[in-house]
Amino acid sequence: MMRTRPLKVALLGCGVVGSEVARIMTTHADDLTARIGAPVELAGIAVRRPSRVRAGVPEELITTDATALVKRGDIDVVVEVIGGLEPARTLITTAFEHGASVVSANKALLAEDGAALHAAAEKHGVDLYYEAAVAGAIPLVRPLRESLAGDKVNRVLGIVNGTTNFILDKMDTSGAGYSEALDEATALGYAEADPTADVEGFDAAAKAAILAGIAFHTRVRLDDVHREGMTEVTAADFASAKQMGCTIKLLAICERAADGRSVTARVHPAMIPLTHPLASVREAYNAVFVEAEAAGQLMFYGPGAGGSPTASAVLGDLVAVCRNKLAGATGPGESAYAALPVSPMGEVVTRYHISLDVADRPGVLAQVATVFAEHGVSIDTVRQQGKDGEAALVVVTHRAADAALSATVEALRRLDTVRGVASIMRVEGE
Ligand SMILES: NC(=O)c1ccc[n+]([C@@H]2O[C@H](COP(=O)([O-])OP(=O)(O)OC[C@H]3O[C@@H](n4cnc5c(N)ncnc54)[C@H](O)[C@@H]3O)[C@@H](O)[C@H]2O)c1
Ligand SMILES: N[C@@H](CCO)C(=O)O
Ligand code: NA
Repeated sequence: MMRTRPLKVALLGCGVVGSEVARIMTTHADDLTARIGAPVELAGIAVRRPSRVRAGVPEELITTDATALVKRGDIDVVVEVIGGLEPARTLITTAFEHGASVVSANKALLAEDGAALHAAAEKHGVDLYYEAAVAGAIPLVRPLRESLAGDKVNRVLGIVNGTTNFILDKMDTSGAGYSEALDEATALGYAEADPTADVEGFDAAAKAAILAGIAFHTRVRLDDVHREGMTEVTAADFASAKQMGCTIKLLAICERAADGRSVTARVHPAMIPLTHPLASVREAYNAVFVEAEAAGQLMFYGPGAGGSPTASAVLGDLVAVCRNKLAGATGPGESAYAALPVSPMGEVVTRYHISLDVADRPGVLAQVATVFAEHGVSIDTVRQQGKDGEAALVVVTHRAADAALSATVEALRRLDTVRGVASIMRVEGE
Protein backbone atom coordinates (compact mmCIF):
# COMPACT_ATOMS: atom_id res chain seq x y z
CA MET A 1 0.00 0.00 0.00
CA MET A 2 1.27 3.46 -0.92
CA ARG A 3 2.15 5.79 1.97
CA THR A 4 1.23 9.40 1.33
CA ARG A 5 3.58 11.12 3.82
CA PRO A 6 6.80 11.64 1.89
CA LEU A 7 10.22 10.42 2.96
CA LYS A 8 12.42 13.49 3.31
CA VAL A 9 15.89 13.54 1.78
CA ALA A 10 18.69 16.01 2.54
CA LEU A 11 21.38 16.34 -0.11
CA LEU A 12 24.82 17.43 1.10
CA GLY A 13 26.94 18.72 -1.79
CA CYS A 14 25.70 19.71 -5.23
CA GLY A 15 28.76 19.26 -7.43
CA VAL A 16 29.35 16.75 -10.23
CA VAL A 17 27.47 13.92 -8.48
CA GLY A 18 25.06 15.90 -6.27
CA SER A 19 23.59 17.95 -9.13
CA GLU A 20 22.82 14.72 -11.02
CA VAL A 21 21.22 13.18 -7.92
CA ALA A 22 18.98 16.26 -7.57
CA ARG A 23 18.11 16.16 -11.27
CA ILE A 24 17.16 12.46 -11.31
CA MET A 25 15.19 12.78 -8.04
CA THR A 26 13.15 15.53 -9.69
CA THR A 27 12.70 14.04 -13.17
CA HIS A 28 12.05 10.46 -11.99
CA ALA A 29 9.98 11.31 -8.91
CA ASP A 30 6.97 9.22 -9.97
CA ASP A 31 9.02 6.09 -10.69
CA LEU A 32 10.93 6.46 -7.44
CA THR A 33 7.64 6.82 -5.54
CA ALA A 34 6.23 3.67 -7.15
CA ARG A 35 9.38 1.66 -6.49
CA ILE A 36 9.74 2.77 -2.87
CA GLY A 37 6.06 2.70 -1.95
CA ALA A 38 6.05 6.31 -0.73
CA PRO A 39 6.90 9.68 -2.24
CA VAL A 40 10.47 10.94 -1.71
CA GLU A 41 10.88 14.65 -1.25
CA LEU A 42 14.09 16.62 -1.62
CA ALA A 43 13.84 18.62 1.61
CA GLY A 44 17.08 20.59 1.44
CA ILE A 45 20.36 20.88 -0.45
CA ALA A 46 23.49 22.02 1.41
CA VAL A 47 26.10 23.71 -0.75
CA ARG A 48 29.27 25.69 -0.11
CA ARG A 49 28.78 28.35 -2.79
CA PRO A 50 25.05 29.23 -3.21
CA SER A 51 25.84 31.71 -6.00
CA ARG A 52 26.83 28.96 -8.41
CA VAL A 53 24.03 28.41 -10.90
CA ARG A 54 22.72 24.86 -10.80
CA ALA A 55 20.44 24.13 -13.72
CA GLY A 56 17.24 22.36 -12.68
CA VAL A 57 18.01 22.49 -8.94
CA PRO A 58 15.13 24.06 -6.93
CA GLU A 59 16.63 27.31 -5.56
CA GLU A 60 14.39 27.46 -2.47
CA LEU A 61 15.95 24.24 -1.17
CA ILE A 62 19.52 25.57 -1.16
CA THR A 63 21.24 26.28 2.18
CA THR A 64 24.85 26.81 3.24
CA ASP A 65 24.18 25.36 6.69
CA ALA A 66 24.63 21.60 6.26
CA THR A 67 24.71 21.03 10.04
CA ALA A 68 21.32 22.69 10.59
CA LEU A 69 19.88 20.66 7.70
CA VAL A 70 20.93 17.28 9.15
CA LYS A 71 19.77 18.37 12.63
CA ARG A 72 16.26 19.35 11.47
CA GLY A 73 14.82 16.17 12.94
CA ASP A 74 12.40 15.40 10.08
CA ILE A 75 15.01 14.10 7.62
CA ASP A 76 14.73 10.39 6.77
CA VAL A 77 17.79 10.04 4.52
CA VAL A 78 20.94 12.12 4.13
CA VAL A 79 22.84 11.81 0.83
CA GLU A 80 26.46 12.83 1.40
CA VAL A 81 28.26 13.80 -1.83
CA ILE A 82 30.63 16.41 -0.46
CA GLY A 83 33.66 14.11 -0.28
CA GLY A 84 36.76 14.29 1.95
CA LEU A 85 37.04 13.48 5.64
CA GLU A 86 35.62 16.61 7.32
CA PRO A 87 32.97 17.96 7.55
CA ALA A 88 31.54 14.83 5.89
CA ARG A 89 32.33 12.56 8.87
CA THR A 90 30.71 14.87 11.45
CA LEU A 91 27.69 15.51 9.23
CA ILE A 92 27.12 11.77 8.71
CA THR A 93 27.46 11.04 12.42
CA THR A 94 25.06 13.89 13.25
CA ALA A 95 22.59 12.53 10.69
CA PHE A 96 22.67 9.11 12.42
CA GLU A 97 22.13 10.77 15.81
CA HIS A 98 19.01 12.43 14.39
CA GLY A 99 17.61 9.15 13.06
CA ALA A 100 18.51 9.53 9.38
CA SER A 101 19.97 6.79 7.20
CA VAL A 102 22.92 7.84 5.05
CA VAL A 103 23.86 7.20 1.44
CA SER A 104 27.43 8.25 0.67
CA ALA A 105 29.82 8.16 -2.31
CA ASN A 106 32.79 8.96 -0.09
CA LYS A 107 35.45 6.25 -0.50
CA ALA A 108 38.15 8.27 1.26
CA LEU A 109 36.05 8.53 4.43
CA LEU A 110 34.81 4.93 4.34
CA ALA A 111 38.33 3.56 3.87
CA GLU A 112 39.53 5.68 6.78
CA ASP A 113 36.66 5.36 9.21
CA GLY A 114 34.20 2.76 7.91
CA ALA A 115 34.17 0.72 11.13
CA ALA A 116 33.26 3.67 13.37
CA LEU A 117 30.62 4.91 10.94
CA HIS A 118 29.03 1.44 10.69
CA ALA A 119 29.02 1.20 14.49
CA ALA A 120 27.33 4.60 14.77
CA ALA A 121 24.68 3.63 12.18
CA GLU A 122 23.98 0.39 14.03
CA LYS A 123 23.74 2.18 17.39
CA HIS A 124 21.06 4.49 16.04
CA GLY A 125 19.22 1.76 14.07
CA VAL A 126 19.77 3.32 10.64
CA ASP A 127 21.48 2.39 7.37
CA LEU A 128 24.82 3.35 5.84
CA TYR A 129 24.95 2.51 2.10
CA TYR A 130 27.78 3.43 -0.30
CA GLU A 131 27.52 1.67 -3.66
CA ALA A 132 28.78 4.80 -5.43
CA ALA A 133 32.02 4.81 -3.43
CA VAL A 134 33.48 1.89 -5.39
CA ALA A 135 33.52 1.75 -9.18
CA GLY A 136 30.74 4.35 -9.65
CA ALA A 137 27.69 2.94 -11.40
CA ILE A 138 28.91 -0.66 -11.34
CA PRO A 139 26.96 -2.71 -8.80
CA LEU A 140 29.74 -4.18 -6.69
CA VAL A 141 29.27 -3.27 -3.03
CA ARG A 142 25.77 -4.73 -2.82
CA PRO A 143 26.57 -7.87 -4.88
CA LEU A 144 29.47 -8.55 -2.49
CA ARG A 145 27.50 -7.63 0.64
CA GLU A 146 24.27 -9.40 -0.32
CA SER A 147 24.32 -11.60 -3.45
CA LEU A 148 27.61 -13.29 -2.48
CA ALA A 149 26.90 -13.37 1.26
CA GLY A 150 26.55 -17.17 1.10
CA ASP A 151 29.80 -17.77 -0.78
CA LYS A 152 33.50 -17.51 0.09
CA VAL A 153 35.29 -14.81 -1.89
CA ASN A 154 38.97 -15.57 -2.43
CA ARG A 155 40.05 -12.77 -4.72
CA VAL A 156 38.95 -9.39 -6.05
CA LEU A 157 41.04 -8.06 -8.92
CA GLY A 158 40.27 -5.06 -11.02
CA ILE A 159 40.60 -1.63 -12.53
CA VAL A 160 38.83 0.73 -10.12
CA ASN A 161 40.12 4.13 -11.22
CA GLY A 162 38.89 5.62 -14.47
CA THR A 163 41.37 8.51 -14.72
CA THR A 164 44.45 6.30 -14.54
CA ASN A 165 42.97 3.72 -16.88
CA PHE A 166 42.36 6.49 -19.41
CA ILE A 167 45.99 7.67 -19.10
CA LEU A 168 47.48 4.17 -19.37
CA ASP A 169 45.21 3.34 -22.31
CA LYS A 170 46.40 6.49 -24.16
CA MET A 171 50.05 5.67 -23.43
CA ASP A 172 49.52 2.16 -24.78
CA THR A 173 47.50 2.92 -27.88
CA SER A 174 49.01 6.22 -29.02
CA GLY A 175 52.53 5.95 -27.58
CA ALA A 176 51.90 9.16 -25.60
CA GLY A 177 54.10 9.92 -22.59
CA TYR A 178 52.61 10.15 -19.09
CA SER A 179 52.26 13.95 -18.93
CA GLU A 180 50.79 14.20 -22.44
CA ALA A 181 48.18 11.53 -21.56
CA LEU A 182 47.44 13.29 -18.24
CA ASP A 183 46.85 16.59 -20.09
CA GLU A 184 44.32 14.85 -22.35
CA ALA A 185 42.57 13.29 -19.33
CA THR A 186 42.36 16.74 -17.72
CA ALA A 187 41.02 18.37 -20.89
CA LEU A 188 38.29 15.72 -21.13
CA GLY A 189 37.30 16.30 -17.48
CA TYR A 190 38.37 12.85 -16.22
CA ALA A 191 41.32 14.03 -14.13
CA GLU A 192 40.78 16.68 -11.49
CA ALA A 193 42.84 19.89 -11.23
CA ASP A 194 44.91 18.04 -8.61
CA PRO A 195 45.13 14.50 -9.95
CA THR A 196 47.28 13.21 -7.06
CA ALA A 197 44.61 10.98 -5.51
CA ASP A 198 44.11 9.22 -8.84
CA VAL A 199 47.65 8.95 -10.26
CA GLU A 200 49.32 8.14 -6.93
CA GLY A 201 46.81 5.35 -6.33
CA PHE A 202 45.10 6.77 -3.20
CA ASP A 203 41.64 6.63 -4.80
CA ALA A 204 42.12 3.01 -5.93
CA ALA A 205 43.62 2.07 -2.54
CA ALA A 206 40.57 3.43 -0.71
CA LYS A 207 38.34 1.36 -2.99
CA ALA A 208 40.56 -1.71 -2.44
CA ALA A 209 40.22 -1.27 1.35
CA ILE A 210 36.42 -1.12 1.07
CA LEU A 211 36.25 -4.12 -1.28
CA ALA A 212 38.64 -6.26 0.80
CA GLY A 213 36.70 -5.45 3.98
CA ILE A 214 33.39 -6.57 2.51
CA ALA A 215 34.79 -9.54 0.56
CA PHE A 216 36.74 -11.04 3.47
CA HIS A 217 34.46 -9.98 6.39
CA THR A 218 37.49 -8.28 7.89
CA ARG A 219 38.33 -4.68 8.74
CA VAL A 220 40.73 -3.30 6.13
CA ARG A 221 41.77 0.34 6.29
CA LEU A 222 43.54 2.53 3.75
CA ASP A 223 46.83 2.13 5.66
CA ASP A 224 46.61 -1.65 5.27
CA VAL A 225 46.66 -1.35 1.47
CA HIS A 226 50.05 -1.42 -0.24
CA ARG A 227 49.97 1.47 -2.72
CA GLU A 228 52.12 2.36 -5.72
CA GLY A 229 50.92 4.98 -8.19
CA MET A 230 51.41 5.01 -11.95
CA THR A 231 53.42 8.21 -12.46
CA GLU A 232 56.62 6.29 -13.16
CA VAL A 233 55.25 4.04 -15.88
CA THR A 234 57.16 4.88 -19.07
CA ALA A 235 56.83 4.31 -22.79
CA ALA A 236 59.76 1.85 -22.36
CA ASP A 237 57.64 -0.17 -19.89
CA PHE A 238 54.87 -0.36 -22.50
CA ALA A 239 57.42 -1.48 -25.13
CA SER A 240 58.59 -4.26 -22.76
CA ALA A 241 54.98 -5.22 -22.07
CA LYS A 242 54.23 -5.43 -25.81
CA GLN A 243 57.18 -7.78 -26.34
CA MET A 244 55.66 -10.05 -23.68
CA GLY A 245 52.18 -9.92 -25.27
CA CYS A 246 51.00 -7.78 -22.34
CA THR A 247 49.69 -4.32 -21.51
CA ILE A 248 49.96 -2.30 -18.28
CA LYS A 249 47.04 -1.50 -15.96
CA LEU A 250 46.78 0.03 -12.50
CA LEU A 251 45.25 -2.87 -10.59
CA ALA A 252 43.60 -3.21 -7.20
CA ILE A 253 44.13 -6.75 -5.92
CA CYS A 254 42.61 -8.16 -2.73
CA GLU A 255 43.49 -11.78 -1.97
CA ARG A 256 42.94 -14.41 0.65
CA ALA A 257 46.24 -16.24 1.35
CA ALA A 258 46.48 -19.84 0.11
CA ASP A 259 46.17 -21.15 3.70
CA GLY A 260 43.10 -18.92 4.23
CA ARG A 261 44.55 -17.43 7.43
CA SER A 262 45.31 -13.90 6.21
CA VAL A 263 44.47 -11.46 3.44
CA THR A 264 46.33 -8.83 1.42
CA ALA A 265 45.24 -5.70 -0.42
CA ARG A 266 47.39 -3.78 -2.87
CA VAL A 267 47.31 -1.24 -5.69
CA HIS A 268 50.11 -0.99 -8.24
CA PRO A 269 50.73 -0.94 -11.98
CA ALA A 270 51.12 -4.43 -13.41
CA MET A 271 51.57 -6.16 -16.74
CA ILE A 272 48.64 -8.34 -17.77
CA PRO A 273 48.40 -10.53 -20.87
CA LEU A 274 46.50 -9.04 -23.81
CA THR A 275 44.31 -12.16 -23.71
CA HIS A 276 43.08 -11.26 -20.20
CA PRO A 277 39.64 -9.56 -20.22
CA LEU A 278 41.01 -6.65 -18.11
CA ALA A 279 43.44 -5.82 -20.96
CA SER A 280 40.52 -4.75 -23.13
CA VAL A 281 39.07 -2.32 -20.57
CA ARG A 282 39.59 0.98 -22.40
CA GLU A 283 39.41 4.68 -21.65
CA ALA A 284 37.85 5.60 -18.27
CA TYR A 285 35.95 2.33 -17.80
CA ASN A 286 36.33 0.14 -14.71
CA ALA A 287 36.16 -3.65 -14.45
CA VAL A 288 36.42 -5.94 -11.47
CA PHE A 289 36.86 -9.72 -11.27
CA VAL A 290 35.52 -11.48 -8.22
CA GLU A 291 36.58 -15.07 -7.63
CA ALA A 292 34.40 -16.97 -5.19
CA GLU A 293 34.58 -20.60 -4.11
CA ALA A 294 31.14 -21.69 -5.31
CA ALA A 295 30.34 -19.02 -7.90
CA GLY A 296 33.67 -19.23 -9.72
CA GLN A 297 34.80 -16.15 -11.64
CA LEU A 298 32.47 -13.15 -11.99
CA MET A 299 33.21 -9.97 -13.91
CA PHE A 300 31.66 -6.54 -13.27
CA TYR A 301 32.20 -3.91 -15.96
CA GLY A 302 31.01 -0.38 -16.67
CA PRO A 303 31.47 3.35 -16.08
CA GLY A 304 33.28 3.85 -12.78
CA ALA A 305 33.11 7.64 -12.67
CA GLY A 306 31.17 10.67 -13.85
CA GLY A 307 28.19 12.53 -12.44
CA SER A 308 25.37 10.60 -14.02
CA PRO A 309 26.75 7.04 -13.58
CA THR A 310 27.69 7.77 -9.97
CA ALA A 311 24.24 9.27 -9.32
CA SER A 312 22.72 6.01 -10.61
CA ALA A 313 24.44 4.13 -7.78
CA VAL A 314 23.41 6.79 -5.23
CA LEU A 315 19.78 6.58 -6.34
CA GLY A 316 19.83 2.77 -6.14
CA ASP A 317 20.99 3.07 -2.53
CA LEU A 318 18.42 5.76 -1.84
CA VAL A 319 15.60 3.46 -2.97
CA ALA A 320 17.00 0.62 -0.83
CA VAL A 321 17.34 2.64 2.37
CA CYS A 322 13.89 4.23 1.86
CA ARG A 323 12.36 0.76 1.50
CA ASN A 324 14.13 -0.29 4.70
CA LYS A 325 12.78 2.80 6.51
CA LEU A 326 9.22 1.98 5.42
CA ALA A 327 9.66 -1.62 6.58
CA GLY A 328 11.01 -0.38 9.93
CA ALA A 329 14.15 -2.38 9.26
CA THR A 330 17.79 -1.87 8.31
CA GLY A 331 19.89 -3.57 5.63
CA PRO A 332 23.09 -5.49 6.32
CA GLY A 333 25.63 -3.58 8.39
CA GLU A 334 29.35 -4.15 8.72
CA SER A 335 30.41 -7.80 8.65
CA ALA A 336 33.91 -8.07 10.13
CA TYR A 337 33.52 -11.27 12.15
CA ALA A 338 36.36 -13.11 10.32
CA ALA A 339 38.90 -10.51 11.60
CA LEU A 340 41.70 -11.92 9.45
CA PRO A 341 45.12 -10.27 9.72
CA VAL A 342 46.15 -8.15 6.73
CA SER A 343 49.65 -9.26 5.68
CA PRO A 344 52.26 -6.82 4.41
CA MET A 345 53.24 -6.60 0.74
CA GLY A 346 56.41 -8.63 1.33
CA GLU A 347 54.27 -11.72 1.87
CA VAL A 348 52.30 -11.35 -1.36
CA VAL A 349 53.23 -14.02 -3.89
CA THR A 350 53.67 -12.53 -7.34
CA ARG A 351 55.86 -12.47 -10.47
CA TYR A 352 58.31 -9.81 -11.64
CA HIS A 353 59.31 -8.63 -15.08
CA ILE A 354 62.78 -7.07 -14.73
CA SER A 355 64.63 -5.27 -17.49
CA LEU A 356 68.38 -4.77 -16.81
CA ASP A 357 71.11 -2.94 -18.73
CA VAL A 358 74.18 -5.15 -18.32
CA ALA A 359 77.74 -5.45 -19.64
CA ASP A 360 77.80 -7.90 -22.56
CA ARG A 361 80.67 -10.17 -21.55
CA PRO A 362 81.19 -13.78 -20.48
CA GLY A 363 79.84 -14.75 -17.08
CA VAL A 364 77.36 -11.87 -16.68
CA LEU A 365 74.29 -14.01 -17.25
CA ALA A 366 75.57 -16.60 -14.77
CA GLN A 367 76.26 -13.84 -12.22
CA VAL A 368 72.72 -12.47 -12.60
CA ALA A 369 71.20 -15.97 -12.41
CA THR A 370 73.16 -16.60 -9.18
CA VAL A 371 71.58 -13.55 -7.51
CA PHE A 372 68.11 -14.90 -8.30
CA ALA A 373 69.06 -18.36 -6.98
CA GLU A 374 70.55 -16.90 -3.77
CA HIS A 375 67.17 -15.28 -3.01
CA GLY A 376 65.20 -18.44 -3.80
CA VAL A 377 63.59 -16.81 -6.85
CA SER A 378 63.07 -19.11 -9.81
CA ILE A 379 63.48 -17.67 -13.33
CA ASP A 380 60.77 -18.37 -15.91
CA THR A 381 62.26 -16.74 -19.05
CA VAL A 382 65.37 -14.73 -19.97
CA ARG A 383 65.74 -12.65 -23.12
CA GLN A 384 68.94 -10.87 -24.09
CA GLN A 385 69.59 -8.29 -26.78
CA GLY A 386 73.18 -7.10 -27.22
CA LYS A 387 74.51 -3.86 -28.65
CA ASP A 388 77.99 -2.20 -28.47
CA GLY A 389 79.33 -4.22 -25.51
CA GLU A 390 76.10 -3.59 -23.54
CA ALA A 391 73.05 -5.80 -23.41
CA ALA A 392 69.43 -5.48 -22.38
CA LEU A 393 68.53 -8.47 -20.24
CA VAL A 394 64.87 -9.15 -19.60
CA VAL A 395 64.06 -11.64 -16.85
CA VAL A 396 60.58 -12.87 -15.99
CA THR A 397 60.36 -14.80 -12.72
CA HIS A 398 58.10 -17.53 -11.47
CA ARG A 399 55.88 -16.66 -8.50
CA ALA A 400 57.78 -15.76 -5.32
CA ALA A 401 57.27 -13.68 -2.18
CA ASP A 402 57.40 -9.98 -3.03
CA ALA A 403 60.06 -9.45 -0.33
CA ALA A 404 62.36 -12.00 -2.01
CA LEU A 405 61.76 -10.39 -5.41
CA SER A 406 62.54 -6.88 -4.22
CA ALA A 407 65.64 -8.12 -2.34
CA THR A 408 66.76 -9.75 -5.61
CA VAL A 409 66.42 -6.43 -7.45
CA GLU A 410 68.40 -4.63 -4.72
CA ALA A 411 71.21 -7.21 -4.99
CA LEU A 412 71.20 -6.93 -8.80
CA ARG A 413 71.61 -3.14 -8.53
CA ARG A 414 74.82 -3.73 -6.51
CA LEU A 415 76.47 -5.86 -9.23
CA ASP A 416 79.20 -3.97 -11.15
CA THR A 417 78.08 -5.62 -14.36
CA VAL A 418 74.51 -4.28 -13.95
CA ARG A 419 74.63 -0.74 -15.34
CA GLY A 420 71.01 -0.01 -14.47
CA VAL A 421 67.55 -1.41 -13.81
CA ALA A 422 65.46 -0.07 -16.70
CA SER A 423 62.10 -1.35 -15.50
CA ILE A 424 60.55 -3.54 -12.81
CA MET A 425 56.92 -4.48 -13.09
CA ARG A 426 54.78 -7.16 -11.50
CA VAL A 427 53.00 -9.56 -13.84
CA GLU A 428 49.40 -10.48 -12.97
CA GLY A 429 46.39 -12.20 -14.44
CA GLU A 430 48.02 -15.44 -15.63
N1 LIG B 1 32.84 12.51 -9.71
C1 LIG B 1 32.89 11.19 -9.80
O1 LIG B 1 33.06 10.63 -10.88
C2 LIG B 1 32.74 10.34 -8.57
C3 LIG B 1 32.61 8.96 -8.70
C4 LIG B 1 32.46 8.17 -7.56
C5 LIG B 1 32.43 8.75 -6.32
N2 LIG B 1 32.58 10.11 -6.22
C6 LIG B 1 32.55 10.69 -4.88
O2 LIG B 1 31.41 11.53 -4.77
C7 LIG B 1 31.70 12.59 -3.88
C8 LIG B 1 31.42 13.92 -4.58
O3 LIG B 1 32.22 14.00 -5.73
P1 LIG B 1 32.01 15.12 -6.84
O4 LIG B 1 32.77 14.67 -8.02
O5 LIG B 1 30.56 15.42 -6.99
O6 LIG B 1 32.77 16.34 -6.17
P2 LIG B 1 32.52 17.90 -6.42
O7 LIG B 1 33.74 18.59 -5.93
O8 LIG B 1 32.07 18.13 -7.83
O9 LIG B 1 31.29 18.21 -5.48
C9 LIG B 1 31.37 18.34 -4.09
C10 LIG B 1 30.55 19.55 -3.72
O10 LIG B 1 30.46 19.64 -2.31
C11 LIG B 1 30.50 21.03 -1.98
N3 LIG B 1 30.88 21.18 -0.57
C12 LIG B 1 32.09 21.20 -0.01
N4 LIG B 1 32.01 21.39 1.31
C13 LIG B 1 30.70 21.51 1.60
C14 LIG B 1 29.97 21.75 2.78
N5 LIG B 1 30.57 21.88 3.96
N6 LIG B 1 28.61 21.82 2.70
C15 LIG B 1 28.00 21.67 1.53
N7 LIG B 1 28.63 21.47 0.36
C16 LIG B 1 29.96 21.39 0.40
C17 LIG B 1 31.52 21.61 -2.94
O11 LIG B 1 31.34 22.99 -3.08
C18 LIG B 1 31.19 20.87 -4.22
O12 LIG B 1 30.26 21.53 -5.03
C19 LIG B 1 33.15 12.40 -3.43
O13 LIG B 1 33.17 11.66 -2.22
C20 LIG B 1 33.73 11.56 -4.56
O14 LIG B 1 34.84 10.78 -4.16
C21 LIG B 1 32.71 10.92 -7.31
N1 LIG C 1 38.57 9.90 -9.73
C1 LIG C 1 37.86 8.66 -9.76
C2 LIG C 1 36.38 8.93 -9.70
C3 LIG C 1 35.58 7.73 -9.36
O1 LIG C 1 35.76 7.31 -8.05
C4 LIG C 1 38.22 7.90 -11.02
O2 LIG C 1 38.88 8.45 -11.90
O3 LIG C 1 37.88 6.74 -11.13
NA1 NA D 1 29.54 0.85 -7.43
